[in-house]
Amino acid sequence: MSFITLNQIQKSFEGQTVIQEMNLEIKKGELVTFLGPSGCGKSTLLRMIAGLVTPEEGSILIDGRDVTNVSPKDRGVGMVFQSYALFPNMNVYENVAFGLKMKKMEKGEIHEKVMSMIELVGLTGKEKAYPHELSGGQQQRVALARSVVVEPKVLLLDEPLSALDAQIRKNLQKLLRSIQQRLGITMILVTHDQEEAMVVSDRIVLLNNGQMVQNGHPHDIYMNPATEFAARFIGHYNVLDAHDLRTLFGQTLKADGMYAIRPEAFQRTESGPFYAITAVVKDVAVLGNIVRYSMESNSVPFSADLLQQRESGLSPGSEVTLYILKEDVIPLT
Ligand SMILES: Nc1ncnc2c1ncn2[C@@H]1O[C@H](COP(=O)(O)OP(=O)(O)OP(=O)(O)O)[C@@H](O)[C@H]1O
Repeated sequence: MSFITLNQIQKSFEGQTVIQEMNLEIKKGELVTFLGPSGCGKSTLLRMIAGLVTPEEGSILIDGRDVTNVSPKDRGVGMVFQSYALFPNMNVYENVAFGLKMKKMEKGEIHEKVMSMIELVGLTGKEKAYPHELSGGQQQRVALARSVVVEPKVLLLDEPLSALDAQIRKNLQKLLRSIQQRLGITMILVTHDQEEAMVVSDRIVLLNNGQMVQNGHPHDIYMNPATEFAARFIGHYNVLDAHDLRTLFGQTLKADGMYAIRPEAFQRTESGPFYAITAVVKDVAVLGNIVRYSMESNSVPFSADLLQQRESGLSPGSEVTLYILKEDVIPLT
């Protein structure tokens, strides 16, 4: 059953449509990510669910109640932003306790909840520290604890990790996901980082130009991008037209149109029903255990990811035969 429902939501700013006839259902306990390039409308969509922006058309339901005209504070929704927005004159304990005090909860109960929340975000021992004494990652842990401790029906997170260094971001992605799963909180996360979306989400809603391009499990979207935009945005696909493929494979494909091929779908050994390609290596980029080769075959450029091998024998100028399973050539709509 749907916990959050968006019904034909429409929004424009200064005559420009920013969100177009959006329909979406989110289940209780799901972590859904709004993913898309800058300006695609993901923050606006999130802010409409929070009640900070009013849609011109359509309705929003949370837990069976129409909240379209309900003020933000009465929606039972929590929010975490990119900037930590902690109270600078309160220490960690007081920041986390703030929402519970406002609810007039009994002191002993507040203490228990705050201490266990501080432990959950890994800040035990820092209760008395003030925000300016904490790193960016630690401050965002406090912001997360402060939003989660009041047990919102839904927690909305707008690029909460974007300001942090890569390694700290990865740690906080894991923390966010584990808190969400442990407490069963319904969360919606806005990000423009496809790797982040792949790692944390139950479901990705891919947006472009105010419209939903694709909606599905990260793995399904990755393996079966619906459109050229999805293929390019998720996972560095090669997007090629039927003419390019005829040139690459020396064979005619059934239908015209655009096709997507994952860089890691190329293999150096044959297996199953395959196409063979003879290509020349143009450039080599070592990405870690994977090496991304820029290749060209009869003037058609493409990239192929192969596992790092001690003796691959491949360098710029090398000629190589690659194989690709027929099922890995994905037609796009
Ligand atoms: N209050 C506003 N007034 C006028 N235009 C706005 C307002 N809020 C957003 N917009 C415009 O709406 C479009 C979508 O903005 P939005 O912030 O939702 O995009 P986004 O996908 O979250 O992008 P980003 O990742 O850059 O924040 C943009 O073109 C933006 O300039």
